[in-house]
Amino acid sequence: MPFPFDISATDGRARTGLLRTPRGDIRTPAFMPVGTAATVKALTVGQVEQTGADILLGNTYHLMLRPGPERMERLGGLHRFMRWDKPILTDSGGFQVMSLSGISKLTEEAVTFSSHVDGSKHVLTPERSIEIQADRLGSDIVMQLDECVAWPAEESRAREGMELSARWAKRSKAAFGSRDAQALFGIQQGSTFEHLRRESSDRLQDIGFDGYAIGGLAVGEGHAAMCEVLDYAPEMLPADRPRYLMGVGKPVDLVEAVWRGVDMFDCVLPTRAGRHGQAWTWAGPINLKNARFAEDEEPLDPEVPCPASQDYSKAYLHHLVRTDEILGKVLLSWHNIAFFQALTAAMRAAIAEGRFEQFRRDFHARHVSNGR
Ligand SMILES: CCOC(=O)Nc1nc2cc3nc(NC)[nH]c3cc2c(=O)[nH]1
Repeated sequence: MPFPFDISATDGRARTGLLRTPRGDIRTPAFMPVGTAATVKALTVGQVEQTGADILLGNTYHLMLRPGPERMERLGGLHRFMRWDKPILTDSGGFQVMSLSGISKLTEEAVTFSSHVDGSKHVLTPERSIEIQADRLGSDIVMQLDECVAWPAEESRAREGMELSARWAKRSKAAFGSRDAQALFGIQQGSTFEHLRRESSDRLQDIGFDGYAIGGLAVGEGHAAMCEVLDYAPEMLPADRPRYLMGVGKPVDLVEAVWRGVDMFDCVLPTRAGRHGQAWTWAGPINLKNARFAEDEEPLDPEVPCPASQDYSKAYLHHLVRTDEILGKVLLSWHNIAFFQALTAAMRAAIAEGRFEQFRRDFHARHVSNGR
């Protein structure tokens, strides 16, 4: 019995709803802060909860290397380990193996790789990835092991990756079995080829998943090319199940993807850029390192309900960034996650009230043009 996904309103292709899980409801459109190594970097789970986040993402690649799947299980699983009792989605590890571990080998059977930490050898099969995510980490939403083909890809290479991912989708579903308290998402591949994405979507639906992710994007193709794929890819997936665009993205990417029917997102940008002095505000992105903030006594963004956004002057944040103080990383990460949550909350309200087109126009006028 898949998690109930109650769509409460639609506006054009945009949807807003509730994905109901045993550990809590996820309001969609939803942004998932990334908690790579069992922590959303620089923030306590209390601060993350205060931003309004309903769900976090955990990375299987990092956690299987340290502290290791069996140790994590002995410690009660990921939720207990990091004291986050709301939903967690874990990735399958495949994408990070290819992007982080030096040596990796991809065969029909598995991905074999050397740890970027100590060089130790590891094997990830679709079955082992499911076991780690569902049984050792205990995540609520499990992702199939897939192959994310680099961009740009020749059609033949994109087809190979899409077909391997589809075969691994079948093996993942068989290994996952039928569970009521956890969900399994399939991943659509096919690079920028519409007919390959169509084939991928059809094969995933024949297998049947609780939700469907759109993979193979945000890999260097750029905003325009990503939007061209999103002009058709989300609607190839079942309308009554959540659609999750992986690794995305900047605020404007979220607005344009929700406009095209996407429900869930994850991205390291808010925390990573926050650690380097970048803040997103309703008036566009700013970098606090810039000298123009040295005596600016205004807060980051009075419209964002978060202490980091309201209680500190930009002059103070400029100082913290210039001196590379830890508190600067904390406050900017906290603000950015709160901004992404405020953005998804505003989109949910706009869709519910049938005014998302106006919201999108205002957002471009206020946030995008200034940022340019
Ligand atoms: C989050 C679940 O992801 C997976 O298990 N596989 C997967 N992950 C991706 C992560 C990505 N991040 C970006 N940009 C920052 N693009 C991504 C694509 C994939 C993907 O195709 N497949």
